[in-house]
Amino acid sequence: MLRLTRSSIQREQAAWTAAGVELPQFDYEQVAKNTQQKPEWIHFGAGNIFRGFVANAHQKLLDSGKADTGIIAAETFDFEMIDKVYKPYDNLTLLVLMNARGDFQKRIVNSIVEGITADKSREADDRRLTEVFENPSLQMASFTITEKGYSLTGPNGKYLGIVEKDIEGGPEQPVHAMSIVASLAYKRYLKGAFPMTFVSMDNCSHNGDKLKKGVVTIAKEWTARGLVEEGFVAYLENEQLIAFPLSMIDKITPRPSETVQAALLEQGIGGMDVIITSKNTYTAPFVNAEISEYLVIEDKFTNGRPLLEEAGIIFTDRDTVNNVETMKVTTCLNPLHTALAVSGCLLGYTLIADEMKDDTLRRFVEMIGYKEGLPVVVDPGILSPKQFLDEVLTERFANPFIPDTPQRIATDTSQKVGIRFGETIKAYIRREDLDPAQLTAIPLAIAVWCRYLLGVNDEGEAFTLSPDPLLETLQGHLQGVALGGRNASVRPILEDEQLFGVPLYEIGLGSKIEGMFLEMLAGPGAVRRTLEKYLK
Ligand SMILES: NC(=O)c1ccc[n+]([C@@H]2O[C@H](COP(=O)([O-])OP(=O)(O)OC[C@H]3O[C@@H](n4cnc5c(N)ncnc54)[C@H](O)[C@@H]3O)[C@@H](O)[C@H]2O)c1
Ligand SMILES: O=P(O)(O)OC[C@@H](O)[C@@H](O)[C@H](O)[C@H](O)CO
Repeated sequence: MLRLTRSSIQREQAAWTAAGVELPQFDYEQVAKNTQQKPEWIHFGAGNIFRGFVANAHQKLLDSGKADTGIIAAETFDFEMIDKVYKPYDNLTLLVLMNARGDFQKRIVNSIVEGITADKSREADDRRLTEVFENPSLQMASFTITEKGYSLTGPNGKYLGIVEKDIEGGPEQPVHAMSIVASLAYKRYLKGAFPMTFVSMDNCSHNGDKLKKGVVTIAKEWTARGLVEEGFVAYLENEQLIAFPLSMIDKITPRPSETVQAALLEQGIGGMDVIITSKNTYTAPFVNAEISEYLVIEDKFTNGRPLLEEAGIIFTDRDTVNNVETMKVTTCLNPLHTALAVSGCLLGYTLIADEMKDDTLRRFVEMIGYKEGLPVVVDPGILSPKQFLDEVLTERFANPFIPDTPQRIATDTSQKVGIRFGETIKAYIRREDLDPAQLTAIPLAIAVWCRYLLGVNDEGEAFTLSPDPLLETLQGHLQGVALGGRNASVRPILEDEQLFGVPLYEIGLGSKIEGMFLEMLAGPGAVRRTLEKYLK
């Protein structure tokens, strides 16, 4: 039985190849040594999309001799990932890509040469992080830390408790991702104010701006308390030195699936256990993903960058990235995903591809995409929105071999509704020829999310909601609301402009959503009936 370790891929090359696994082609020892001496790329958020897409792209450069240093993966949040899926497997990942015929393309990704935590109690890790940021060679820090990783404030608009502590404590003992990054940037500033670029690759609208705001806010609070030198904020805001480009990343990378693990075992590859960490990260030595992938990055790097265009990544101007990201995150992919996620959880689905076989749900996402989204989308020029949407609906979501679940996508929905639905609603408000009150499928998706928050499925049975940082607050608003109830109001949720980014009641959507929500509350089967009614 093959086991994923560096010594195995060196000693048992023939067996790995016979098992259909493509092996790395570069001189690992040399690359690791180069990275130790002149680190160029650190990535925060050592999760599945990073390993399955970003690290694989970099491996293509290493394999073809177009890069000579690897990536350093860093965790600010879930240290167990480093301990359980990085260290024991020598930072290797078995990437499993699946096409619509169910064939596996298997590849070992070896471009991550270090896995470290930002845990202050681990001295070696702490020293290494400092050393990396103090080195002029560092070109970029990239991020896939989820949308909530950037938030400094809670639902009341005030700083989160850990952020308050970080602000008072200064750059020495930071805990929140934004404070950790600010503290490392401060070390770089003190060492010589060297240039570098911070690239967010999360699904947030204007992700680079969000990252910049998070880091600069912390820096300003420290400055106000005299905890850092005056010049630090100016350093972060000097665009010749520090850049925060926008990006759009796209590759459906589900949680590792036990079906894939079992298939690997049949192919002679063992030790592939799926791990759920105590922070609820789903991880494994392997990553399963679809083949399609798009990464578009604003070409604004102040200290050089890897030649990732040679690995299919598109570098372009800010407006184009903005348009392509708006197209994907707010219109042609992620809103459809969220609608399928919350309705799938209510209707008992555990696979996105199965939902696409459900006529009502398929109509639901077609209506959000083609009828309500496409009219306001700006064509980014490098990808056709209509073609992109066609591919999403007919090929990508429908691929039965992609083990993607509504439960994964429903995670953190409170952090995403404003971007995934609010942006399109804003476009309807801006356009004189359109009226947001005429929308149907988008308000219906919001109503379904509110109904989802009750934690009772369409058969009337309790189910476990996916994690969400605002779950307690949101469910608090729904206390006393039950299936069969008549006067239940979701108003406190719908009028929270922080959530949706738009005043739903003022634009004629609040009451409409309340009505849909009430219809779905009528009793068992009411969710499906309501969906069918509005999606005829
Ligand atoms: N999986 C996909 O299909 C996909 C596709 C495109 C973009 N993305 C973006 O990447 C993000 C991560 O996806 P993934 O599949 O790697 O998920 P994952 O669960 O495998 O990894 C999540 C990563 O984020 C870190 N994290 C979670 N909460 C954090 C917090 N509060 N502060 C700092 N770090 C935190 C975790 O420790 C982990 O490293 C998504 O939220 C999305 O923005 C994902
Ligand atoms: O990763 P999130 O939480 O922003 O959203 C869940 C999915 O919609 C998302 O991961 C998609 O699979 C991805 O955006 C496809 O590129």
